[in-house]
Amino acid sequence: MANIAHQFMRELTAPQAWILLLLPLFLFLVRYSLSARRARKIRQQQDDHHLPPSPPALPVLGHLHLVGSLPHVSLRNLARKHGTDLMLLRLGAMPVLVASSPRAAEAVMRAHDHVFASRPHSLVAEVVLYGPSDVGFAPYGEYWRQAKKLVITHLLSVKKVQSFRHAREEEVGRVMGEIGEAAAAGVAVDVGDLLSAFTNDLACRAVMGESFRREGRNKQFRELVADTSPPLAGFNIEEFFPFLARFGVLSKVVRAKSERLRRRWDDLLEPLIDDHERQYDAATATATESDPKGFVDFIHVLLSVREEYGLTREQMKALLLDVFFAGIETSAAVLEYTIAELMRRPHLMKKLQAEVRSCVPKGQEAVTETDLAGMTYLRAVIKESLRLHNVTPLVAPRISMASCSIDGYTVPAGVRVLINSWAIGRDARFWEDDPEEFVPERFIGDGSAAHFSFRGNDFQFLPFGSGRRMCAGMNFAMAIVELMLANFVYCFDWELPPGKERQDIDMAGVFGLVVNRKEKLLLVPKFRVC
Ligand code: HEM
Repeated sequence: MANIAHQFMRELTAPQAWILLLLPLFLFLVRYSLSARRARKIRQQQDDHHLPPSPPALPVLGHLHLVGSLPHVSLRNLARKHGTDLMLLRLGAMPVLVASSPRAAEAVMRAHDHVFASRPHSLVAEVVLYGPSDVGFAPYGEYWRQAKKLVITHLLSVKKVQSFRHAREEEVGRVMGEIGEAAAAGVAVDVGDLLSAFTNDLACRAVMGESFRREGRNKQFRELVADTSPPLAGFNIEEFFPFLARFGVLSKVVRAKSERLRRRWDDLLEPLIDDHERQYDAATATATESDPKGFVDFIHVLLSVREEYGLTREQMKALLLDVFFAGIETSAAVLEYTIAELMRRPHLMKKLQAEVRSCVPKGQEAVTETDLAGMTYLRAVIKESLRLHNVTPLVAPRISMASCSIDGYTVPAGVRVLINSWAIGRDARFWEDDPEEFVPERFIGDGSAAHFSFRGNDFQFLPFGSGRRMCAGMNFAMAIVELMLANFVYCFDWELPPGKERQDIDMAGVFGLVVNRKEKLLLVPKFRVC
């Protein structure tokens, strides 16, 4: 490569070589002067239109250098430093509004929900999610409205989630069996791995009726989710500098990488849809009024409503992908954070075990969904975990579709909006009793947050977002998390591996579509003494 460059340079005349060497500098200066002009324009607009406050920025980069590897943490620190709950930043060329208080969140997600109900464009989502034609990334409009209605009605409503009870209990039972083998052998289990395999198997069962564990297909799904999530999470260079993407090279690289991912998804999904289509056609040919051949998995459901909703094959695939991206890592990460907190605080683990074990009839091997009804402390533990370790800390980005006014400031159209719900959940102005501590008691009895729900009406507590774009899978997720946590603490007692102390458990996370714990959680299961 170096030789080719050398030869190429030798073949140029001296002035040509100079022009070539100076070209990047020239492009940079042009870009710099345009950015400086834009920065002056923003300052001017700030004076004229009373834009939200903005900390000092660098040329070209704007505030990009202030965003670290954990954006929710750096944005919280920045808001604190400048004493403002509504900040207008410039990340490269992209204007970003950051809301860091319940009041600002309410303005975005309730008062002006209609203005902020769309998602910003992402090249990766455009390619991987066919348009995007899923629910999570689709721009606001009729397609999104119909797609969300379809997904909720046929997969995620309370009734549908209840009908999935048998699969949940069966999969939890299988995981307990696996843990039992480790307990018998006296070895540690990798809790994160176990949980993400479990939520992945459930997603596979919901989507295609089987986990395909034996064929190893569930592993392929997990690997593919793990490879696709980071680029889908945003904070990518082409989003900050759209002019670089327009020059071609960067956009080609991102597009090519995304197309490779989409092809891998196609290879997995296409044969599954084909199989289902064959079964569906055969079954509908023999269906009668008394035996309508009700189908239970999501691919069958999509096949049965494709004409009613006018769905293309690509749109069907995009809707299936939502279950994988939204449903696997989120619930597994919530469970892992919760278990890690309980291991750090043995008195809370004991209190939870006492509740769960007292609610299950004597001699019963596992917790069923019927037993969950009386477990108020279990629900408080999960809520506290969702507050302190919000696994979607910046909710999911929105974009302003028109100009509007918040708290007397003008928010122009086309501004990306981040709600720092992680920061809000840890802010001492809105939470009593040491908000950095894990205290489930705040959510029960006469605790300060006893009346808070996560259904999007309490803007201090937004683990599932709020408003029109609120999470569609909340019921699905909570059913999984509650049943798994209850069984985890019911069936076994847990110890740390030799040499590990509870104060050594590191709660640090890695940012992505979902924030996951960085450190592996290895725990040794012990059969409980009745
Ligand atoms: C504990 C687990 C989960 C958490 C913490 C969570 C959190 C979130 C959050 C914060 C949003 C963005 C909401 C907003 O913009 O206001 C969201 C959107 C969404 N979630 Fe979840 N989620 C979870 C599980 C699930 C599951 C299991 C599914 C489906 C199987 C799901 C499906 C969706 C969909 C489709 C959207 C997009 C909604 C839209 O844009 O209209 N989620 N979720």
